[in-house]
Amino acid sequence: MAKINFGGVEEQVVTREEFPLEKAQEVLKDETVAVIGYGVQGPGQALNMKDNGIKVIVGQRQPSKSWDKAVEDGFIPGVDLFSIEEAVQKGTIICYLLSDAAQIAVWPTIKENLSPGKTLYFSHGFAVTYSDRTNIIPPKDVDVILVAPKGSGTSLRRLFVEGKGLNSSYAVHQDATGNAYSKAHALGIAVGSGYLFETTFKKEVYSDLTGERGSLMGAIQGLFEAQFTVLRERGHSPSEAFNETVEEFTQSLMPLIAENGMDWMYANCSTTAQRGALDWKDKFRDAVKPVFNQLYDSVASGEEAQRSIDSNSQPDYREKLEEELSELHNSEMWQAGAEVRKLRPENAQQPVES
Ligand SMILES: NC(=O)C1=CN([C@@H]2O[C@H](COP(=O)(O)OP(=O)(O)OC[C@H]3O[C@@H](n4cnc5c(N)ncnc54)[C@H](O)[C@@H]3O)[C@@H](O)[C@H]2O)C=CC1
Ligand SMILES: CC(=O)[C@](C)(O)C(=O)O
Ligand SMILES: [Mg+2]
Ligand SMILES: [Mg+2]
Repeated sequence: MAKINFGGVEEQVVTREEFPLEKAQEVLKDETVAVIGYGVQGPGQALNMKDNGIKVIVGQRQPSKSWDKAVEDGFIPGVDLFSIEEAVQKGTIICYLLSDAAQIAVWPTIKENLSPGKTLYFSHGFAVTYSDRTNIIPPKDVDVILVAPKGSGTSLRRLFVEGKGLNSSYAVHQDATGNAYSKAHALGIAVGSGYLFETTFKKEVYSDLTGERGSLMGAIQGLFEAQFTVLRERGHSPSEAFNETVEEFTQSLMPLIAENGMDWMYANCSTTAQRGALDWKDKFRDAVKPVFNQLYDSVASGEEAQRSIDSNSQPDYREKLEEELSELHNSEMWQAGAEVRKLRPENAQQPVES
């Protein structure tokens, strides 16, 4: 493993250099990887592994949109696409990629078909860490590992196709065979990760739930909404408010942060902007830090997990979710956004000849 100094703290990292794809293929050569669930992570991981020469089968309930998608993506019923039960029986490594709430409902079927020596793989520490709420307690005679791509399954696939790779964290919860670590490393590389950093199931789920509720998804929408609303209330047009809140961030400034860090983005802005950003960043940090602590406490107490289990186990959770998402979609800010996106030169319609 490579030792990397992350800002003063040394960590072990698995890179493609010391764990190349050929090594992953060698570790997995006698394995059949059963990807259970073909929602968002399922397709990304299954297709990347398949393209990387790993024997992959898919287990998915039928009829369902996800089953149809698996067929569209080239999986053939009875050949490499099966019911969940059959796929677990045929697989030696079971990638449990149902939604976290569905994992609870389907667990008895998985457990029944997990014979000794098999590997149970998760992409989230949720099921195992909150086992008092999920009742998912793997038998002692199987390996239990995690590879959690740090991003959407959609990006995992897109970046792989472009020859790039998302990073993933990995962890071993149970090493029954003595080979759990090499399987975790091999699967991490096989699903298309750029590199792997080590974690535990608990650390993965605590940081992941904090991140998605916080700066990655929840906090960012809250922040955008607050600024957009203030600009609108102070008489700015929707296009100006949207451009100054979201479009400039995603199109101009965020790519610069991604490329070379915040200081470099600041360095490429005006001295006026730099002065203001440096003065105001601490005020914003101090305002939201208590909220982040509240969030972390709610994650650590299991409250967030319980809320997610309760709401996502409802039979009509999809309909309710669609309602909430369409509220966002129809808000003035994101309606303005839809128009702004259309006006990007690369999206602009060719002028119609008169
Ligand atoms: N969505 C993402 O990109 C990411 C997801 N993860 C983790 O990966 C795992 C899978 O997540 P997603 O791909 O988002 O799942 P998802 O919400 O897309 O669902 C996957 C599949 O579960 C099936 N399903 C739902 N309810 C079912 C039930 N009662 N019985 C049988 N099948 C059922 C659906 O048909 C669907 O194909 C989760 O542990 C999640 O936390 C981790 C990183 C990112
Ligand atoms: C994409 C990802 O890693 C998230 C946001 O944590 C998730 O979808 O659960
Ligand atoms: Mg998550
Ligand atoms: Mg995540």
